[in-house]
Order: sequence, then C-alpha cells, then structure tokens
Amino acid sequence: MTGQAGGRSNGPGQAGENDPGRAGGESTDGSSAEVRPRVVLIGPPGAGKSTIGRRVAKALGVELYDTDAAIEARTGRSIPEIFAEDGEPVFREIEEQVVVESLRSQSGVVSLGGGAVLSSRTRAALRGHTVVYLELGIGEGLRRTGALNANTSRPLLTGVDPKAKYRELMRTRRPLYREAATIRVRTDGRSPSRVVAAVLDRLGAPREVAPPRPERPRRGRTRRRARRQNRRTPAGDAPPPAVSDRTSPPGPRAPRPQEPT
Ligand SMILES: Nc1ncnc2c1ncn2[C@@H]1O[C@H](COP(=O)(O)OP(=O)(O)O)[C@@H](O)[C@H]1O
Ligand SMILES: O=C(O)C1=C[C@@H](OP(=O)(O)O)[C@@H](O)[C@H](O)C1
Ligand SMILES: [Mg+2]
Repeated sequence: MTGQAGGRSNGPGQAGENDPGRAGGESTDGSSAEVRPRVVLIGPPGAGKSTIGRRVAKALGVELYDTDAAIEARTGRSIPEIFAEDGEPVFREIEEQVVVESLRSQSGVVSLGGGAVLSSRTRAALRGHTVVYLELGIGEGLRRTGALNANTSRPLLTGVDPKAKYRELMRTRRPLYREAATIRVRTDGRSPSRVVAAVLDRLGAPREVAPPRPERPRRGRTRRRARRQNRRTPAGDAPPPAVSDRTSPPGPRAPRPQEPT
C-alpha cells in the first residue's frame, strides 16, 4: 500500500521512523523515567497524520512513530492484507495494543490511524496527552485518500460508494476526535507546510525554518543574452559565451567603470 496514491507516506523500515530502539523508556541509570509522546496526531483518513507527523517530527528534532507502520512491521503484513485475511476486528485489536504501548514508550511524534479513536481503551490512554486533531472535510478527505478513483490503500474506503462510507465514518468519529483532542487544526485548503506551521504554533514550538533555495541559473535569459552577444561579435573572434554564471569560478568582481563626473 505504501507508495500508492492516497497511500501512507511512510512505511516500516524508514530511517529515523518507527524505531523502537530509539524510543525512550529507561534512563541510563536503569530507573524508568516517564516517557510520553511530544504530540499525538489524530483525525480521519487523509487528514495528513502521517505526512504532517513526519514533518512536525523533523521540525522538533524527534522521531515519528506511525502506528500503522508499526502494525505492518509487527505483523509482517500490509493493512489491506490484515483486513482481507482477518477482518477489521482483528486489526482493531492489534491497533489498540500498538497504540497503547506507543503512548507509554514513545517520546516523539505519534501518528495514529484514523480509526484508532474507536477504541475506548485508546481514548482513555490518550487522556493527559497533547493530542492534535487534524480536521478535514469529506470532499478533501476523499480526494486525498484516492477513494474517488478507487485508488485507495484504506480498506474502509473501497467499494461502490466511498463518499457514503466516508460520511458515515465521520458521523461516528467526529465526536470521538473532538473528545480526544486538546488542539484542533484545520487542514482543508491548507498546504502541508501551513498545517505544519499551525501545529508548531499551537505547540509553542519554533516554526520550521525553510532551507535557503539553491540558486538556479536563469538559463533563458542568459542564453538570450549570449545569442545577442554572438550576433554582435563576428564569428570566430570571441570565445563561446558562458551559458551559466555558475560554471565560472567565483572570483573578484571587476571594478565598475567610473561614471564621468
Ligand atoms: N495539507 C495537505 N494538503 C494537501 N495534501 C495533503 C495535505 N496533508 C496531506 N496531504 C496528502 O494527502 C495524502 C494522505 O496523507 P496522509 O498523511 O497519508 O494522511 P493520513 O495519515 O491522515 O491518512 C497524501 O498524499 C498527502 O501527501
Ligand atoms: O480510518 C480507518 O479506520 C483506518 C485508517 C488508516 O490509517 P490513516 O488514517 O492513516 O489512513 C488505517 O489505520 C486503516 O486503513 C484504517
Ligand atoms: Mg496515516
């Protein structure tokens, strides 16, 4: 499922993600310190829990633990396979176990699956945590999950009427998301970067600092200028013009000609 349109954006085995060995739990002197996630992300399928989770984790300099990826790693099966072979109730049991454990063992960002809040044990375990509900409307949810063109990795959104399924899912879950959330962040019509910024703001964390954009050679303009120069210079008189400034080694700038006074 990973890598499909609307699929989860992370998967088991990615460096720095879902690495139980790097979770907290025990301090160096052997005493067990309290470990809790910095933030837990909840919301419907397509809200961006996996995508935003990864970026928020990066901005905070912590790990992302995506419980769906953890379920796949633990069972050695994809989520659609678990649904198809064992059914939803078995998936929910595994999910509950993985989620409750993660709330005790993870110290970074934890992204839950959209249906995790259906478990009352999970909802109880979420109390006292910083829980961000990524809110999303039905239309955008269907688009982002690929459910409209039958290209979804979410088994609950397959079939003839994914819209009706998504609507029903939201009717049941919206109150549960709201009950579990300590922070709500809208995601409709907001780019992932804006959602990340909003989450960081609400957490009181400094925003992601965008790395400076690499300077791109302005090829069109440079080539046009080169062609103009070529037209002015008789062929063979001058060396070929440089196509890009970036190919010439940096050197001291030639002094500007003095303006006549
Ligand atoms: N704010 C956003 N705007 C547009 N697309 C988004 C946004 N957040 C996530 N997406 C896209 O939606 C799809 C589902 O995101 P994902 O993180 O897997 O959601 P979730 O884990 O909540 O189901 C991915 O293709 C992702 O790139
Ligand atoms: O809404 C749901 O019940 C589910 C959502 C999925 O996760 P995402 O919310 O990350 O898509 C995944 O856990 C599974 O397909 C069930
Ligand atoms: Mg996800």
